[in-house]
Amino acid sequence: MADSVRRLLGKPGAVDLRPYTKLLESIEAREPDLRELSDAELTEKATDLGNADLPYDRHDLVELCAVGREAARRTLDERPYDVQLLGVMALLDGHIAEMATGEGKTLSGALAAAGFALRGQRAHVLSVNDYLARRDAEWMAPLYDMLGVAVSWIGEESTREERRAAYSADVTYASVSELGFDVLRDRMVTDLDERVVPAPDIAIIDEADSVLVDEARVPLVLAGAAETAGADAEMAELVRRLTPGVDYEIDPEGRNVQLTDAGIDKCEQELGGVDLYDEDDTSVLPRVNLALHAHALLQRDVHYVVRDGEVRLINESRGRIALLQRWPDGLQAAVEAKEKVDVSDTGEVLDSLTVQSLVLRYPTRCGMTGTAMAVAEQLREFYELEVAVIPPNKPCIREDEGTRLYATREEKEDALAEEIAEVHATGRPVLVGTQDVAESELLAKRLTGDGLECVVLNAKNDADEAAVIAEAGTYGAITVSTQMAGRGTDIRLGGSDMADRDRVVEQGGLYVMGYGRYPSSRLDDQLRGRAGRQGDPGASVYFVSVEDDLVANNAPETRGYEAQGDGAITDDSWLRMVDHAQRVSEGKLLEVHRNTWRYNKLIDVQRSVVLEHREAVLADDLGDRQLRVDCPAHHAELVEEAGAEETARAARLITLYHLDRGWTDHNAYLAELREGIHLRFLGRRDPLDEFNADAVPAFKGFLDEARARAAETFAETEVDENGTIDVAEVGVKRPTMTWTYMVHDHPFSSALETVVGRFRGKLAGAGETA
Ligand SMILES: Nc1ncnc2c1ncn2[C@@H]1O[C@H](COP(=O)(O)OP(=O)(O)OP(=O)(O)O)[C@@H](O)[C@H]1O
Repeated sequence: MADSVRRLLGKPGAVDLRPYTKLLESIEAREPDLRELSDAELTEKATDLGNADLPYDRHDLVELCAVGREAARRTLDERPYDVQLLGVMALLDGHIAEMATGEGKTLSGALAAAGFALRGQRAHVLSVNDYLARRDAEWMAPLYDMLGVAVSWIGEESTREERRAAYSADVTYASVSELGFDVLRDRMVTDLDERVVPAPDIAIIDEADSVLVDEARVPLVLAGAAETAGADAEMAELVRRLTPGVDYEIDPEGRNVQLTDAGIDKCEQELGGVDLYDEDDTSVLPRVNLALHAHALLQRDVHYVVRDGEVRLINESRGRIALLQRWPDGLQAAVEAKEKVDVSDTGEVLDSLTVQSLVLRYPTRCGMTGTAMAVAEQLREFYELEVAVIPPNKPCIREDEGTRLYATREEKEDALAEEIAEVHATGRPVLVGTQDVAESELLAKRLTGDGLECVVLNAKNDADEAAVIAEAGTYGAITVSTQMAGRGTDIRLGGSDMADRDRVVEQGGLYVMGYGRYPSSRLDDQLRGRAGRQGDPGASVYFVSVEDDLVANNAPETRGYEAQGDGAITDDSWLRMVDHAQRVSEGKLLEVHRNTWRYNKLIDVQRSVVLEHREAVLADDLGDRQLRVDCPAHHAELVEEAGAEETARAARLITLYHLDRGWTDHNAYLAELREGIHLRFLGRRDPLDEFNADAVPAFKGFLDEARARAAETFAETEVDENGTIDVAEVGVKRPTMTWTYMVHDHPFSSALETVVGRFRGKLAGAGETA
């Protein structure tokens, strides 16, 4: 057994790898025999493994890994390392395999997917973007082919037909969002044959922590016919004239903004003497608040960029443009008004699905990532997943230096720029990770000003991004990138062709510098992990200042340090404070996740009631049977005139229409309820209890109501001269499923909390005068 395997067997809290490591010798022992086989014989060996059900017993697991290894060697010219096979076995057992950057997760994932597929389970490999889905499917295709497993992929451009074909393969690669949108569209079909996504079996999630934790809260939305909400230019102008600190105050975390009394007076005056808190006209205050949020809390080039006349959001966890995302409701339009760009179309939300619910549909889920242990608790709590820590193939020799702390941002930047210049002078490649796009642009400008040429990575498309990041290990390269840009791409020392590898190795390999620590240690580790792949030399260091948001917002104390002449703070207790601040920030993120989860849980329960009913209408003619009971005479008449089949078709369409219509309306109600629920803080009641207290009765009778409406509509139907029943005549028009987008996580606790603060003030005032 390799030393590296022995080293990490007993990581506390992680899956015990011993049952897997015990098999490694047997797997290796199969190799000489398998090498003798022809390609066709090897395929046959793989196919033979399909003669039993999951899970694999020890004998078959050995065979699968041995055959998979030999097939990978022949087709990809890569013989899977022992540790990669440990990853395969962990995945087959439904775990998250933690494997460091560059350890070859793609291959482990593919062998596991093939293992599931050979046993008749359809595997969906979920990537973070379309580019990776296609790249990985095409890259692994020869391997799948030799194992007798059909593989396919889906991208944004794929047509419905292509999607259906792709999903019918044994293994399908897709981005989380494309899969989610397909599931949403499938929920609206009126005929079983229109569906594209088969029943879920296995989800293998790449970059699992990013998808399951960072993106879990993001709802994917399917919206109908477009309607344009007007731009609120008036309010955008109004808030532009307000003075921060005088007319409004921002809370220390930058998540909330509140008008002061002076601000209220100013707004009321400028709006021609309105009363913002007029109980008879509550329409103005939310408009002011939305505009104020957009103005004061959302910063251009930090939260969004303006490109080609459009506001494009920046995905915080990936630090790149999130093409498909938008803010909830009016906030998007408010930012567009602020930036004076055209207000984009929105549409009626037909249904939505969080990434978390999407993944939980799969009876078996597993995945791989470089950083899972730090969120092991969340993976267990939300997904019932355990983490298997797979040791690296070659020990990691990257040198991770301690954090360098400075008093001010300026001093931090000076120190970083100086370090970059010094390191660059030796030819050693440098990769700098920034917190946001604005930071990376500012830093790049500064470096260029200092005569240092650098490549800035942000806002490009995934493929370009991958190509650029692949060169970050080139001799003399300086690459400035936001956190996740180019994730999933290998950084080889000496450039993608490794031409200059020796020279770069001599200088110590890739040097990763963080321009500030991230809101979670996991994100720090991801950036560090870009250096030191497969036993390469490398180093990492983080530059932090007391003024950084992470420290300023989360540290208990930010004064009283002793700084040296260049602003450096070397006192240990201050350095520990940075770790502390990061832990506080992690705790807050977890709380947000938990909260969203609780809200969504109830919505999911209600949704599943509707979906189950819908299924019975689609597959089992439930609508027809109900309408036969509810409108017996009319039903009989229609059968007489148009035939039973046509009547059943009309009954199905009408029933589905009212179910879907009802769900869309209920969804809108829940969204509104959830926003408004924060007002209940007034009564110091738990908002979640309040939400449930309203949402549960609101759903009561949902199915009966839909059924009653269907009966009303059905009663009006007529048979036309062609002998068909035109349901459009009675108002049954399917919404166009025009829009798909992801709602960006609400950047603030609630837009309405601002209102709450004000109401509280008013009530207190009222109490005093009473
Ligand atoms: N067994 C192997 N033998 C030789 N090369 C391998 C082997 N497995 C993987 N590789 C190579 O290692 C590189 C990294 O593989 P891969 O991109 O799958 O890593 P990863 O773990 O997904 O990294 P990242 O975290 O950056 O996504 C690729 O160039 C791949 O071809």
